[in-house]
Amino acid sequence: MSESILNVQNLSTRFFTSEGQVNAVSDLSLSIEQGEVFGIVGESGSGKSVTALSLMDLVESPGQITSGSIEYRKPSLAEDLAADYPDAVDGEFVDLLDVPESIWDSLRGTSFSMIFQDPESSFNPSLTVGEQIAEAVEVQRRASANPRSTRARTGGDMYSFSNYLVSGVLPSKQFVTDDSTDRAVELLEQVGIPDPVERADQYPNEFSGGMLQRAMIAQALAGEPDVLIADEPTTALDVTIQAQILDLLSDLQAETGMTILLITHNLGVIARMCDRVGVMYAGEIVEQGTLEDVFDRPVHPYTKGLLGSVPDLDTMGDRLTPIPGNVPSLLDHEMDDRCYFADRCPKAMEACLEHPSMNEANDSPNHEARCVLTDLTYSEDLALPADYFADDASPTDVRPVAGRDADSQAVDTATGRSVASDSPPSEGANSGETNE
Ligand SMILES: Nc1ncnc2c1ncn2[C@@H]1O[C@H](COP(=O)(O)OP(=O)(O)OP(=O)(O)O)[C@@H](O)[C@H]1O
Ligand code: NI
Repeated sequence: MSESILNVQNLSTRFFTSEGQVNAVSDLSLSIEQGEVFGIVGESGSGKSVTALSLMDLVESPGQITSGSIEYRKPSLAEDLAADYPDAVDGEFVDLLDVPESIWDSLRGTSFSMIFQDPESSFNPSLTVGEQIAEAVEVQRRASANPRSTRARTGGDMYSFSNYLVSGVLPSKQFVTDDSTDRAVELLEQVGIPDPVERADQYPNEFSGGMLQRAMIAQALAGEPDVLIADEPTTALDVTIQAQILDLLSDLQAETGMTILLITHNLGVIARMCDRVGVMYAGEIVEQGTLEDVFDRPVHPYTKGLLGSVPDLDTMGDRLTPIPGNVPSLLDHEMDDRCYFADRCPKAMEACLEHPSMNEANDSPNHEARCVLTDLTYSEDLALPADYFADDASPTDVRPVAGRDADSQAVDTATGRSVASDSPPSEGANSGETNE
């Protein structure tokens, strides 16, 4: 088993809205191994994107990471920061929540990159695609050419304060050189764009959706990131193009050895791409393990529900099976301190009225579920009465929280169908998703 590159512990991200505190991500722990594809799956509004944005330090006001640690393994970074930030460094790991934000932000693009469902948001319409990729290349080059003292000798690190300044403040275009333009063309070629020289001179609106998606991937690769976070990277594309983009990601991973965190609604995408998977519900990971652990031997009734009645990797459809009931409100004052899934769970028992911890599942060391069924066998005697939750704010009362109208469309309150389609849920409220 290889080493982990990212250890997230007890991460919580909240939005402080006029309607109250939204617990978008709660007590989330996961560990991603170097070179693997880790998938996150879950219904709309379960906190997948906010998790991704949290890892990139892209959560915007009124959102805030309120607790936890994000430990990133980068020996040279750890060595360089050990003297100034001893509390943040643990061996080869650096807790990104324990170093100045400027340092964390300088890792964006170089250590961590992100691609989105909607490539338009990553490109400025008034600059050519080539210029924008060249700019990303240049930002990375300048950063690595201005390392902090000790880095000059060991070379190759790009997290200096100057990088922060370059990426945050300086206008585009100014830094594009012949070299970086050549590299941009190489990157376009690497992501399978035909006629890359001509394409580099075109504007984003001259690209098809699939081609722009490739260009966004090229842009994300410009800084040679260790970790690529892909949030629904193929959801907006038609099936053939989806498959091509997934193949591209696999090929690039094989070439570069990068680690991928892949967020998707699509179970087929998870099954095809991921080594391990985490299932999110109501801001928490409720089950995680290897693909086989989670898909072939699920323990949490939510996971089973999503997979449908035939949890079989080979015959499974691409879509999440709709589960009766609605995703819960994540407003703190509307959340009871119980299992958040209990009101929709076919196996809800009295024990579920207490919030479950994450427990080992199936005696398999890396398979965990946040469910009493890890230790308890379901029995009718222990079951909650069928109408137990009937008096709660009925599911149809669940309103989307501020700024997320998309979620109201994502759940059909009349049928209680949760989002299972490939219709792109708009991420407009997360304006942090636009790259600078
Ligand atoms: N800017 C914001 N202000 C307030 N609440 C927000 C904001 N952004 C996200 N949220 C809330 O955080 C929760 C998690 O949202 P998130 O976008 O992470 O869900 P998701 O799992 O990515 O869903 P989808 O599959 O629809 O993309 C939701 O309840 C959402 O309403
Ligand atoms: Ni999302």
